[in-house]
Amino acid sequence: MTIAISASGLRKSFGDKTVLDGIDLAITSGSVFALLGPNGAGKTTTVKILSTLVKPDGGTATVAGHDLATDPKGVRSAIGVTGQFSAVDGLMTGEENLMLMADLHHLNRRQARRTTAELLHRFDIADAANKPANTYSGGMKRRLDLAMTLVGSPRIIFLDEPTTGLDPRSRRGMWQIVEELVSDGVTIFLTTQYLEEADQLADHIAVLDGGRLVAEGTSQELKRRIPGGHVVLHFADDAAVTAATGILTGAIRDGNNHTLRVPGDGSIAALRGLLDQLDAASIDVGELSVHTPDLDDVFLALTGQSQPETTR
Ligand SMILES: Nc1ncnc2c1ncn2[C@@H]1O[C@H](COP(=O)(O)OP(=O)(O)OP(=O)(O)O)[C@@H](O)[C@H]1O
Repeated sequence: MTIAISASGLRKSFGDKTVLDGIDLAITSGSVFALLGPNGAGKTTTVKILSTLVKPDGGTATVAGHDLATDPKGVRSAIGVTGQFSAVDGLMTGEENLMLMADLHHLNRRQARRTTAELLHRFDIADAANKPANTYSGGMKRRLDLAMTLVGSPRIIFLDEPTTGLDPRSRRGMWQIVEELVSDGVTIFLTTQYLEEADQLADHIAVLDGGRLVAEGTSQELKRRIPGGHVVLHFADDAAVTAATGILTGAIRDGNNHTLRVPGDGSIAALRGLLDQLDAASIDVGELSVHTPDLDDVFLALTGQSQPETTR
């Protein structure tokens, strides 16, 4: 396992407002990392620092093995950034935007044409290739933006709120593209206002609040951190449910279909304890499922807000 992005003690203030107050990161190559945080938490600032657009006031970071402070050029050559400040020129066609990008990456004419044609096809914008980009839908513009980033074949891509404002279908299309990139070994650093997006895509999630990372883990780990989880046990018959109700603390019958709900965090240790207790009493369980709170519950518990961002 190699580390694509690492950071230690990153700090940034604007005037007397501290935006980042010591951020540490270790993001594995080929994984999706999602940074969640309320409006104005500093997600974009973090992306800008790691992509060399803004200098941190303190701390160190390495991106694709290049030190941010001493080798910003090396960092820039390894990364792609798409996001809130799109590189798409609305007056140019999709094809022209991509050709311009190919020019910037010093591809020769033939390579540029081939890459542009491939990307237009792959991102489903070939039919509109000769139309000005400002006639594109929001989803098409995002896809073109990401396609332009891919011209340089970056191994690390920063996606700053890639699906904000997109309809569910376009959002899913974008998720599929991200999944394809990851299967090609690309590392994705994602900021998002959609918990569902982090849940769907991210291997590792960090929640930024008050200038610090207040929680980190997989989506399952984060969900287990807050109360509200329970385990559902399904038994073969009434006798088994009644017997289990008698021995499992806090167990509640769920309707009349031989099902019990038992409060618990769903961890391996808790499940083992539960099953051991049933085993000791010779009660067979038919089915077992773990129900964890969703990321929205986690976010509320951690930051006191029900959604990272609801308006822009
Ligand atoms: N160049 C700047 N000068 C002054 N303040 C800034 C500057 N850039 C960002 N800020 C402030 O820093 C804070 C963090 O901004 P940032 O854009 O990083 O947040 P964010 O988490 O990405 O939120 P959003 O999704 O709303 O952009 C905000 O309060 C913002 O007003």
